[in-house]
Amino acid sequence: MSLSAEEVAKHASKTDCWVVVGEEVLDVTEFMEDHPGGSKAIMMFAGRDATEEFDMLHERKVIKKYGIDEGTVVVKGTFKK
Ligand code: HEM
Repeated sequence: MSLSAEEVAKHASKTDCWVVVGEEVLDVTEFMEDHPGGSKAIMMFAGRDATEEFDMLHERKVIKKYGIDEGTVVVKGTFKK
């Protein structure tokens, strides 16, 4: 599914949190408490495109390894720029 910035912005709370990294819209609600950088770092980008900041701090492959494979990060769709 293709998701707009407007749709992503509706998910900006601790109990319903989506972020954009690259082409993907990610539901990180469950992951937040496991995040090594803390939940606050993620909440600053809740409902927004976090790509630039994400890429300064991580390799993209951590999303699969620590999130998707653990079932705590869920890909919701593709970001419509
Ligand atoms: C989308 C899923 C995410 C995953 C799976 C993830 C994973 C990780 C991991 C594994 C680390 C430890 C450092 C490393 O191994 O690279 C980390 C640190 C960190 N992450 Fe994330 N992260 C995610 C999203 C985000 C977002 C959206 C932000 C906000 C820009 C963020 C900000 C940070 C910060 C500030 C640190 C701490 C860096 C440090 O203290 O050196 N992360 N994250």
